Amino acid sequence: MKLALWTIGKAHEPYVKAGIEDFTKRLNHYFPAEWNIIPVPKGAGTLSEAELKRREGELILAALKPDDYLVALDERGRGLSSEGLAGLLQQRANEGTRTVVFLIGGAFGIDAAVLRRAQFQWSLSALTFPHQLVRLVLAEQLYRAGTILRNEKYHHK
Ligand SMILES: C[S@@+](CC[C@H](N)C(=O)[O-])C[C@H]1O[C@@H](n2cnc3c(N)ncnc32)[C@H](O)[C@@H]1O
Repeated sequence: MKLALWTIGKAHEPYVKAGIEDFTKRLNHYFPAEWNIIPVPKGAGTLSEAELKRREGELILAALKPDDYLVALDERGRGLSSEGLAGLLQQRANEGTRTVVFLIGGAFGIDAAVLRRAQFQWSLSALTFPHQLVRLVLAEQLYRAGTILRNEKYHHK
C-alpha cells in the first residue's frame, strides 16, 4: 500500500525541509511514500477566498483516483492517537487499499466538496497550524505509525 502526501502551496520551506526529508526517508522503510506539492492556482491573488478554495478543490478532485482512500487534514475533524493512526493504516492495508492520500489544505483550508469526498477528516489538534508545520508533523506521525505496526522501539507510550 502506498502513501501519497498531498499539499497545496510552495515547496517545503527550509525551516522544515530537512525534517520532512528525514522522516519521509524513514517512512519509506515501512510504506512507499511520496509528496505531491500542488501549486496554488494561477491568479490566486485576485480570487476570493471561496473561489480559490473551489479551484483548488477542482484540481484535487480531478487528480484523485476513484479507489484512493482520502484522509483530509482539517482542524475540525476527528482526533487520532498515534496508535489510532497505525490502526487506520493497518485497516486500509487489510482491506486492500492501494493508495491512501493524506491531504493538507492551502492558506484557507480544504474545499467542502473535497471534505465530502474524504473518507476521514483528521484533526491533529484544535489549534490551527501553518501547512508547512503540518507537513513535518504528518511525515513524523506516519513514520511513527510504521514503527508501531512493526513493534519497534521509537514510540513510547
Ligand atoms: C493554515 S491551515 C488553513 C486554516 C484555514 N483557516 C481552515 O479553516 O482550514 C492550512 C492547512 O493545514 C492543515 N492544518 C492546520 N492545522 C491543522 C490541525 N490542527 N489539524 C489538521 N490539519 C491542520 C489543514 O489541512 C489546513 O487546510
